[in-house]
Amino acid sequence: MLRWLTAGESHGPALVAVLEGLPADVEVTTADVGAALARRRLGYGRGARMSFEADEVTFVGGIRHGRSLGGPVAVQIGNTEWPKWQQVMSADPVDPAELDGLARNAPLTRPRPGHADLTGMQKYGFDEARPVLERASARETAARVALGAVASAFLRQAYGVRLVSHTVELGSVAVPADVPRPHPDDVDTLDADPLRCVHPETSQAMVAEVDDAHKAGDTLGGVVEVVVTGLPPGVGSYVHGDRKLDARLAGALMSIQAIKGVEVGDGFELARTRGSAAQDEITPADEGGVRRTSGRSGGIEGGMSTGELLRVRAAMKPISTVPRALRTVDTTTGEEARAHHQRSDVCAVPAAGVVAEAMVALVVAQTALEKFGGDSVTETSRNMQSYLESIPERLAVR
Ligand SMILES: Cc1cc2nc3c(=O)[nH]c(=O)nc-3n(C[C@H](O)[C@H](O)[C@H](O)COP(=O)(O)O)c2cc1C
Ligand SMILES: C=C(O[C@@H]1CC(C(=O)O)=C[C@@H](OP(=O)(O)O)[C@H]1O)C(=O)O
Repeated sequence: MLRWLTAGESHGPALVAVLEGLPADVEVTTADVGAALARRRLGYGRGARMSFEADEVTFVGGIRHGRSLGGPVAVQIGNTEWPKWQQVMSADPVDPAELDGLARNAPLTRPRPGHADLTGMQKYGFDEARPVLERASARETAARVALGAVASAFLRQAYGVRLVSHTVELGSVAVPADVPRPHPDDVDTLDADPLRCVHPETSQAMVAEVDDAHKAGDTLGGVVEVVVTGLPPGVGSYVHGDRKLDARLAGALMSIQAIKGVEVGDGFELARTRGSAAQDEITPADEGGVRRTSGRSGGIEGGMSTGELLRVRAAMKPISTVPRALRTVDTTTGEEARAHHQRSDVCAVPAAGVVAEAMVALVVAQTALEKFGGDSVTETSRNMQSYLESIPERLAVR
């Protein structure tokens, strides 16, 4: 089973991530992971930290000469800000004299609404929010993206499966429904757009929306979509909830910081549609086999991939740390106060798209490996081919 885990704090020395269960012979390099991490830093509206911090990638296990070995893949992403935080975030006890008067070490006793701060303090028994926010921070998504890059390389090489994400809504601005969605081949064009939006006119309106929110001392959320091509039918299962591909995708997307809603295919819109217009009818394909007449289901029926384009969306709430600071309570006095604010992104929706793409890659790789098995890229690829060949010609998806 493909499993993953991350560790590390936002201002600690490094993040680490482990991917266990990856077959051997996946071609992947430090540069591939670095490129994925660079994509996560993109996007109009991100805060200052994106410009002064770099992601330093090192594989510390599981890869040799650019190929996976079959053992756990471990990757480390150094925080270049670490020298400034060495005392405050030291793993070993620090002489109190070294911390004395350090502004960075001032107790955070004005918990920020919309963050884990207050409930984290209650739950873990902390008297300030630093120990909470260090782990709750979306800095952790760098570790997910690193593993997602490995999972994407595996999916492409083993099964010919490819992914791309894009921004479909930002604040009140949305890509019109009739604009064709991007293909994974379009990734460079998308990444070059300030909002990772497929439609230049909409992108311009999104830039204006970010500028507007920035001027008003406010923040924005939005909606991202992940598109997956080439996934064969039958990945996932209808037999039990925890084997359903859509359930796994929803859980993985919802686990991203600030994601508040997930849609598969036309999602919530389907609930407003009559049944006769909400399904994807099945017709014989001219070249033999079958075809669906539309893609409303997002390529998943009964918890399984249908072999059509897979499509999921995730809604991100506006950035919680609002520059025009929100009301809170000072936890030392119980008195009304304004929430702690150092700096923040106006909007991180384009970055959230890259994180969503990584989570979808991990879940699809995990679920596909359950179906096809195998300890090497060649073996799992052969297993998939043999399964596809076993599907009768008249039932093959065209
Ligand atoms: C890529 C990304 C960047 C983020 N950047 C910030 C930020 O700069 N400031 C902030 O307050 N929240 C930021 N967030 C959101 C917080 O991490 C999130 O709102 C917080 O963890 C609470 O969300 P939750 O209730 O969904 O867990 C970011 C989220 C993502 C996915
Ligand atoms: C560091 C990253 O994002 C951070 C996510 C984040 C949050 O609260 O989630 C808050 C900000 O960090 P800080 O509080 O140090 O300014 C972002 O910069 C990153 O994405 O690499």
